[in-house]
Amino acid sequence: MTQTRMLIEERICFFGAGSMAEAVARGLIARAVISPANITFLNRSDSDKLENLKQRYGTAGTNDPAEKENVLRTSPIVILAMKPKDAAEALGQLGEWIGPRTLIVSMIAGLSIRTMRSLLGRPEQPIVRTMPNTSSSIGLGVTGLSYSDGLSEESRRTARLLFEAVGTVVETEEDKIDALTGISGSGPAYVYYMMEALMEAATLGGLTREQAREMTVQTVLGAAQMVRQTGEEPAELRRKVTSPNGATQAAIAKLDESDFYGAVIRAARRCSERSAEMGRDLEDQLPAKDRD
Ligand SMILES: NC(=O)C1=CN([C@@H]2O[C@H](COP(=O)(O)OP(=O)(O)OC[C@H]3O[C@@H](n4cnc5c(N)ncnc54)[C@H](OP(=O)(O)O)[C@@H]3O)[C@@H](O)[C@H]2O)C=CC1
Ligand SMILES: O=C(O)[C@@H]1CCC=N1
Repeated sequence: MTQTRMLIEERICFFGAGSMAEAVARGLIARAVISPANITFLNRSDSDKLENLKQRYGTAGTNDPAEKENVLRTSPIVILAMKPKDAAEALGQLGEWIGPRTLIVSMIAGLSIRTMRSLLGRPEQPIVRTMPNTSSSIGLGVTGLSYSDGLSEESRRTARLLFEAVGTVVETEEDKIDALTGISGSGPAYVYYMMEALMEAATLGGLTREQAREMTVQTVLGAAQMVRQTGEEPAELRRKVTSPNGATQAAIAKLDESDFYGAVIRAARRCSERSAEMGRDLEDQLPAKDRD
């Protein structure tokens, strides 16, 4: 039997096996970027989750400390996918096991490349800092990528392949990643919040839950596609919905009473700040000499 050649032939491991790790792995497998046999999930204790991933995707997984160490020592690519609060301890251990050429790809909000290198105790480690979002699980994610100094073109290509498999990619300087987190990293949650409110309004207006859901989904989908396909600005498309002195204008006036526009901007900004705060909390765990 001939083997299909994959875009990435190296083994990768997800250090953390939660929702973001699964979202990205699912996309990689669906797009045949990497064989499931080359993917290993590592977590702390949730054996059921590892078994579930194995059943659904055919991936390997372990939470046994000795096996985890072995996987981390031998994986050329390690994707960090634990929560920020768990990162300091995990990176401290990881630094003892990886080699100088192991490519570290972090999905951890707030954690800077500089802090990662210090936590690893490896000031030259090749690192890609990313900020994906959960829509990656259906191939419609958007991921911000920034690279450690001097990262090879081969490693950059690997990072692009990993995340282009699950959506679009935005390469940017590291100092923009917190801002990007406030837009695309957390953005799906703001859209879902708006959808929750629209669905509630629909049921209050007498529509069934099913009708409310379908109308809301199709409205959001249609509006996003209109922006993409027409190339028109959202403000111009909004103007076309808004008849003078009509119903939409009355609705927008209500949103303006609550400063909806300003609230969204403040929310995105606060998200970025919180991301940076989480990064500083991690930096504070470093010895004083390694802090900024
Ligand atoms: N959710 C989102 O929308 C996004 C999340 N992110 C980032 O992705 C990261 C993961 O988030 P998410 O997937 O939601 O988190 P989850 O809580 O779903 O998953 C975290 C995983 O990390 C594992 N873990 C924690 N500590 C260790 C350790 N020492 N060794 C091995 N595994 C460990 C947990 O294992 P166990 O269950 O066994 O304890 C669990 O599998 C975060 O840093 C977040 O900032 C980035 C973009 C978007
Ligand atoms: O809420 C969080 O911290 C992460 C970062 C982006 C989305 N979820």
